[in-house]
Amino acid sequence: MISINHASFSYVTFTKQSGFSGAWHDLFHRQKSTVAAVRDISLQVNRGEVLGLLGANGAGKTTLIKLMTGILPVNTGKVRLFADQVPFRKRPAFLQRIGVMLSQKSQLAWDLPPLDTLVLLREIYHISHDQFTTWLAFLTKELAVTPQLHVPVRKLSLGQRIKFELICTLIHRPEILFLNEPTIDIDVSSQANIYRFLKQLNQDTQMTIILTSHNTKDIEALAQRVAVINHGRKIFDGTTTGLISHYATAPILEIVTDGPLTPLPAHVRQVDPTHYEVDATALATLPVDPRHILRVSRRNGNLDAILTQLFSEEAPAQ
Ligand SMILES: Nc1ncnc2c1ncn2[C@@H]1O[C@H](COP(=O)(O)OP(=O)(O)OP(=O)(O)O)[C@@H](O)[C@H]1O
Repeated sequence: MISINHASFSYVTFTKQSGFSGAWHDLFHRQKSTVAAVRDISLQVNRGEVLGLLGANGAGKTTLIKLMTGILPVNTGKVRLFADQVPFRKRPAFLQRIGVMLSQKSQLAWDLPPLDTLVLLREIYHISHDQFTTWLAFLTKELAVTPQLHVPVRKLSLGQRIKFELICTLIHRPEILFLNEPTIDIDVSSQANIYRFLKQLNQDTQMTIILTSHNTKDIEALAQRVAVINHGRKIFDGTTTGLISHYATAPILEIVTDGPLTPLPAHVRQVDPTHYEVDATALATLPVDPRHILRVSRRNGNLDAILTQLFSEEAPAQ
């Protein structure tokens, strides 16, 4: 369904200096900088898969989605959808088969009710009246926003707006759905509603879903597979449980002491002056007088802890 082979993309930007003299200087000496946002990524996604893209801010997730949806062209490598379609050519038949929801972009007209935008989309995608009415009734019912169809967008809550953005993205029944941070800033019950709905949709229609989120709970709830992107590179591709077992070596012991440990023993991480962490397997070799230990508790390495560790690694040279 999606085939990415050694794709790379860099943004080229020119710095702008302030003031008239800066603008004059820029006319003759523009400073160019290059950001390698996606570096040599290969990824294959099959029909009906739900893939979560995980990565810190600026890791390259949105850029990767833009390459897959044809918003940006690759610099090198290949991206193909539906066997042979080149996204950047943006053929109408290709656009009809994908749905894209980017958190920063809105399809809804601010002063009009969502229904007006949806009717416009019905015309753009050549959807029959009957199909449109039945599908829209289903979507609004499932996402609990039927009463808001006729309310101007500016009067809707953020959660209701996001649900209508999702409906706009789904109105033409795409085969692949791309969602960039779909539940950012919305309350937990609306998040749960959206993820329950997406899971059901994936099961009923075999719709392929690619989503990014910083909320690992959402990814764990919805995605069978995760790809972790770090500084533009794919560093993991597999199941969430696989990710945990791949990186988590042992449970972590949290130790609270009655004073600072000096010198800091090897393998021990200091959280604050009296709070330390150590891998459970290293406990036997811990050179700490037990009389100074006030409390020991154990926690399993979880996805958030693993990702925090992975994302703190240094960026490679450009
Ligand atoms: N239009 C642009 N011009 C120049 N650089 C850009 C542009 N868009 C993104 N970048 C840079 O490319 C890199 C990857 O950005 P991208 O938006 O793909 O990351 P992301 O993983 O989606 O981050 P976030 O989770 O914050 O949305 C970052 O270093 C970012 O600063």
